[in-house]
Amino acid sequence: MSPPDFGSRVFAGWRAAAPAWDAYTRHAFVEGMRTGQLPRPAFLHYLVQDYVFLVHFSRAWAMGVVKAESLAEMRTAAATVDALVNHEMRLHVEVCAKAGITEAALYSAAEEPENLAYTRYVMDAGLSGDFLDLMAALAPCVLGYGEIGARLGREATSDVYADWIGTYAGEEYQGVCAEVGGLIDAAAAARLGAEPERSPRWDRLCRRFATATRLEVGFWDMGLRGGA
Ligand SMILES: Cc1ncc(CO)c(N)n1
Repeated sequence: MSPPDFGSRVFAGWRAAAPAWDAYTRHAFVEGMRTGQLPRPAFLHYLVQDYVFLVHFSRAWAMGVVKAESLAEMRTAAATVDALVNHEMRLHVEVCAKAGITEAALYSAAEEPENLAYTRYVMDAGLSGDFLDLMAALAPCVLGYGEIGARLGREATSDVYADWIGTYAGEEYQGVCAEVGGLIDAAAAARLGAEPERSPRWDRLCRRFATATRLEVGFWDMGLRGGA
C-alpha cells in the first residue's frame, strides 16, 4: 500500500497510460517546493486557489456518495469528504491566516480559469457517468498528491514548504490514498470484472484519467503565474 501505486492495479494502469503524469508530479512548482526556491507569492496564490478547488472537489466526492452502488463505496467516499473539509483544508486556512488572508476571503476568492476548468470537469465526469467515471477523474488529484508528498517527504532539501509537504507525506493523507486505491480496484472489479483492462470501457477511463492529469499540470502553471 505504498506509493507510487498505493497497492492499486487499476491506478497503476491509468497512471502508466497518462502521458502528462511526470509533467504533473515533477512540475517546476513541485520542484520549487522541494528546494524551497518557489516564490512565496506563487505559493500563496496557489493555496488560495486550492482552497476553492477543495470546496468543489469535496462536492465531487460527495457525488461519489450519491453514485455509490454499495455501502463500502459510500463509506469511503463519505470519509474522503471528511478528510478534505476537516483535515486537508486546515493547511490552507492556517497558512493563509499567517499571511493575513481570512477564511472568508478564501471562500469568496475569484476562481482562475484553470481552477474552474478542472473542478467542473471532474464534476461533469460524475454527472454524465457512473461511479467509476467519477473515480477516474478524481484519482489523479488524490493519488498524485500522495505520490508527490511521499517523494518530497524523502527528497526535500529545504523546510520552507514543510507544512505543505507534511500534510501530503503524513500518515493521515497517505492512509486516505491507500483507502482510495483499494476503493478504485474494488469498484472496477465490481463493474468490469477481474480483468478491467480488457473491458470495452477501459480506454475511456484511461482518457478521463489522462485529461484530469493534464488539468493538474495547468493548475501548477496557474500557481507559478501568481508569482510573476
Ligand atoms: C489541484 C489539486 N489537486 C489535488 C489535490 C489533493 O487533494 C489538491 N489539494 N489540489
